[in-house]
Amino acid sequence: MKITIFGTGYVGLVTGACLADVGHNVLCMDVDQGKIEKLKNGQIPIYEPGLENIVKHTVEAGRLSFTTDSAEAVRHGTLQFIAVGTPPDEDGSADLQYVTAVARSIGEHMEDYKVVVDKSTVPVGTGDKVRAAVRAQLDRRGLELDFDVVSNPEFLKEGAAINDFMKPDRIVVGTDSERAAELLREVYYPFNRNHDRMIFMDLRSAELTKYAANSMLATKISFMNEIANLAERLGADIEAVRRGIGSDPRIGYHFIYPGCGYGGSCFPKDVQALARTASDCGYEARLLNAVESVNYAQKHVLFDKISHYFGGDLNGKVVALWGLAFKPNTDDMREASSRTLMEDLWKAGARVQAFDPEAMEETQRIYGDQEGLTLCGTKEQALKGADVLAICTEWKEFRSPDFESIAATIREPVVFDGRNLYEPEMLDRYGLIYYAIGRGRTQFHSE
Ligand SMILES: NC(=O)c1ccc[n+]([C@@H]2O[C@H](COP(=O)([O-])OP(=O)(O)OC[C@H]3O[C@@H](n4cnc5c(N)ncnc54)[C@H](O)[C@@H]3O)[C@@H](O)[C@H]2O)c1
Ligand SMILES: O=c1ccn([C@@H]2O[C@H](COP(=O)(O)OP(=O)(O)O[C@H]3O[C@H](CO)[C@@H](O)[C@H](O)[C@H]3O)[C@@H](O)[C@H]2O)c(=O)[nH]1
Repeated sequence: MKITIFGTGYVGLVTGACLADVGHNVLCMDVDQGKIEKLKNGQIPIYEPGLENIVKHTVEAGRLSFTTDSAEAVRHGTLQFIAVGTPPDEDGSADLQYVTAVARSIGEHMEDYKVVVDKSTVPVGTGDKVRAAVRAQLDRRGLELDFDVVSNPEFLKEGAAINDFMKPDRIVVGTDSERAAELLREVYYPFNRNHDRMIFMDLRSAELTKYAANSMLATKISFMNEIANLAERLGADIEAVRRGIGSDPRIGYHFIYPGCGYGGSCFPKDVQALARTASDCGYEARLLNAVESVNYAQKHVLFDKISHYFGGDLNGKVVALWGLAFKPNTDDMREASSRTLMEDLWKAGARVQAFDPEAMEETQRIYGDQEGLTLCGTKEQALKGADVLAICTEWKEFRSPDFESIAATIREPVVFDGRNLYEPEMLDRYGLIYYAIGRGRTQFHSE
C-alpha cells in the first residue's frame, strides 16, 4: 500500500521504516531539510538500535524514500500519517501547530480520497481540529473530496522502538469510518497474522487511551519513588519491597523501578497535558498533579544527597557523572534527570565530568561550552580528578564496573546511584560508600 508519513523523528522514521520493511511503499516527508538530506545520504539522524539496517535495506529495495516536498508527499499515499511533534506549550497544554500545519497541507494538495492518520500524541478533540483544517483548505479550493480522520496513537519506547513497533501489544485505531478501518486493517495485517492486536474504538477514546497509558505508567513510577523515599526514612529497602509487590500479578514487575525521576519526551509532557485538558474542562486532576510534583522533586534527590554528604558546600567539588540520556539505548536527553542534576550542581559551584555511551554529541549540542562541564571519552576518564561518582542512566556498561579502580580513583569513596544498579555489599567490599534510592539504612536523608 502507498503510505505517506509526515515527520521523520523517532515515531515517523520508525513507523516509515517498519511499514516499508513489511512491504508497503512509504514516502517520508519532513520540513527539516538537514534531516532529509542526511536520510537521503544514508545517515540516520537519531540513535535507535536496529533502525539503520532497516532504513538501509528498505531504501535499497525502493520501498522507502524521503522528501521535503509536501505536494509530492500528499500525492503519494492513500494513507497520510501525521507523526510530528506535539511539544508542551507554556501552560503545559500540547502545542498543535505542527499537526494542524500538516492537516492544512493535506487539504491544500489532495486530489482524491485520503485517510489522515494521527500518530502524534494529541489531546482529545484534535481529530475534529484536523478534520476542520483539511476541510477549510478544500473549501478554499472549491473541492468536495472525501477523506477520513483516524487516531492511531503510537506506544513505542525509545531504545526498543523497532521491537515495540514490530511486535505491538496492541494497535489502537479510533474511527467511525468503516472504509478507513478496513484500510488500517490492511496496513497492519502483517502485524496481526497470529494474533489480532487491533482494538477499534471511537476517535476521542483513542486519543484519550494514549494519555491514559502514559499517565498510568508515570503514576506507577511516581508511586514507587514516593515509597522509596519513605523506605529510606523507615530503614526499609525499596528493592526488596519492589520484588515483594511485583510478584503480585495484579501489580506486576514492569515500571516499578524507583530512581531519580522519569524523563524523556513523553511522560513529563503527557502527564502535564492531560492535567491541563482536565482543568480546561473544569476538573481538577489531583492524582496527575501529584504524579508530576513527586517526579519534579525526585529529579533533585541525587543532588540533595550529594549536597548533604558535603555538608551543603559543593563549591569547587568535582562530580563524575555516568549517564546523560534519559534512559539507556538512546541519545535523547529531553527532560533527562542528568540535566536537573548537572544544573543543580553548577548552581552550587560544583563541576561535572560527564560520560554517556551515546549522548555525548547531544550534550555538546545542548550545553556547548558550559562552564563547569567536561565531556569525557570514557567512564574511566570521567573519574579522574573527581571527588565522587553519580549515576543517572542504567546503561549496561555501568552494571559491573571495576569497583576497585573506582575506589582508587575518586577522592571520596562515595557512589550516588540514581538507578539502583548495585547491591550495597558489592561496593562495601571495596570500601565504597553507596547511596542509592530508597535503600534503607544505607541511606540518609536531610531531616
Ligand atoms: N518519542 C517517542 O518515543 C514517542 C512515542 C510515541 C508517541 N510519540 C509522540 O509522537 C509525536 C512525534 O514524536 P517524536 O519523538 O517522533 O518527535 P520528533 O521531535 O523526534 O520528530 C518530529 C519531526 O516532525 C517534523 N515536522 C515538524 N513539522 C512538520 C511538518 N509540518 N511536516 C513534516 N514534518 C514536520 C520535525 O522536523 C521533526 O523531524 C509526538 O506527539 C510524541 O508525543 C513519541
Ligand atoms: O520502572 C521504571 C520505568 C521507567 N522509568 C523512567 O521513565 C522514563 C521513560 O521510560 P520509557 O517509558 O522506557 O521510555 P519512553 O521512550 O519515554 O516511552 C514512554 O513514552 C512513549 C511516548 O509516548 C510511549 O510510546 C511508551 O509506551 C512509554 O513507555 C525514563 O526516564 C525511565 O528511566 C523509571 O524511572 N522506572
